Amino acid sequence: MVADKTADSTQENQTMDVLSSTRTVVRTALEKLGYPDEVYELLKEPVRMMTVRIPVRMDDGSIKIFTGYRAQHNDAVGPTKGGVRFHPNVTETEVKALSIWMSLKAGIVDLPYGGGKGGIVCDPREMSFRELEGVSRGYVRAISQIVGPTKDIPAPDVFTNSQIMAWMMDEYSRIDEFNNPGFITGKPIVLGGSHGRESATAKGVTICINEAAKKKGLDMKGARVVVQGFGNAGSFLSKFLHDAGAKVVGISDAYGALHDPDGLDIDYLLDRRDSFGTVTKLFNNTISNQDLLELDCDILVPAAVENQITKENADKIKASIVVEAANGPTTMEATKILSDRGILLVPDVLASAGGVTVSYFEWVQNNQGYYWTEEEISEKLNEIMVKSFNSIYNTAQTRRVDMRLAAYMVGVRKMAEASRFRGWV
Ligand SMILES: NC(=O)C1=CN([C@@H]2O[C@H](COP(=O)(O)OP(=O)(O)OC[C@H]3O[C@@H](n4cnc5c(N)ncnc54)[C@H](O)[C@@H]3O)[C@@H](O)[C@H]2O)C=CC1
Ligand SMILES: O=C(O)CCC(=O)C(=O)O
Repeated sequence: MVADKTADSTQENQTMDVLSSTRTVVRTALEKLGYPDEVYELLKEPVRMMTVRIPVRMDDGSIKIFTGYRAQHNDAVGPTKGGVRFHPNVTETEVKALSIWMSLKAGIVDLPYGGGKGGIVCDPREMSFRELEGVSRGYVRAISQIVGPTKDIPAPDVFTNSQIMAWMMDEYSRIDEFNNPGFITGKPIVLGGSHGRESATAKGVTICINEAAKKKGLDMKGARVVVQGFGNAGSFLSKFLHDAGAKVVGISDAYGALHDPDGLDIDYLLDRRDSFGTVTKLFNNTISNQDLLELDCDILVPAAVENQITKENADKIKASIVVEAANGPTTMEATKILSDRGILLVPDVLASAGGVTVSYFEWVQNNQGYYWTEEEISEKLNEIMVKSFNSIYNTAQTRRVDMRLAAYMVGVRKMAEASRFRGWV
């Protein structure tokens, strides 16, 4: 019991750190852009935060009450948008920080959205299909008043997928008495999903890696890459890089990591991974996630959870390029250490923005009722990501700031301007 409480408070402290360091960078970005204090006062918190209790009848006949959150950071630009995470460690503070990052992503890739994010405290790895459906539908019933295609549009995130989006869309359509595919993105293609959404986050990360490699003069053929996390983001990314001739020398999941300096057999690992991105349990010769991060490599991609690169291990990172596919994997102190060491850090709000970009394409297609091919999606995504990368890289160079601060400066401007024009600040 005591051990659980300690773990809970460590988790809460870490997520509090994530929120307070996000606020610090937002404040610095606004100061550098010359905005007055009240803009920061508005943007340091979501404009709306809902906590819900979701009763679900479990397979053993008992009723379990789950806690869920939905944060809407800023809706000056347009409806809020962002994923829903199912994870035992979800906290209110984490969801708030994630919603701020969504606003910044939307600003960076110039989408007509503000940021939102949701989470449910649960462990889908230990729930049946029927129980998961109950939680998904219950969550939508609980938040239905504040979400919708012109209010706030959910999407997948950690441990949620297209099946969960389908149940949520169906529940919302029943409440609304209207078939409403634009309520949510990341749906199966047959329900109005977009080609390319499933692999979009990884594709966006791949584009950023290629751009970063050009800046560093690194040839991607034979480049040694380590990827933490083998779920939606990490597994597609490993496949793209492997197929492009890079050598993926390390991957991991929540239970451990695999390392082979000659390159892992990515196709075999993809074939053996389960739907939660777990594969290392099949092997005996695993290493820890912490050891994985410190492996000798050219490019390191954290693609799992927050707070992985910290002041404790930032000095030991060997990669010359770190690209954050995950949200919040590097702490503020570690960002400084990596930048001071000359490591090119491509921050989460830029690197992982491919997912929300193709989600936007999905929403546009749902609204217009006309659907694009995978090639059209890929071309549009490529153009946006290359432009966004270079705009942030150039801001970092000309303003002499690190890539994270540059990304916040680019990302915060649109919502600050929209809030000002609306007369809010
Ligand atoms: N799915 C998407 O479209 C987007 C995802 N992201 C971010 O990418 C990251 C990964 O998300 P997904 O791939 O969608 O999730 P996922 O649920 O598909 O996969 C998560 C992976 O991380 C591993 N993992 C979980 N806890 C871990 C831990 N403590 N240490 C090491 N590995 C752990 C899991 O075993 C799994 O391999 C998250 O930070 C998410 O917010 C960002 C933008 C969009
Ligand atoms: O696809 C979306 O709308 C949101 C994706 C997301 O949650 C994220 O970028 O963290």
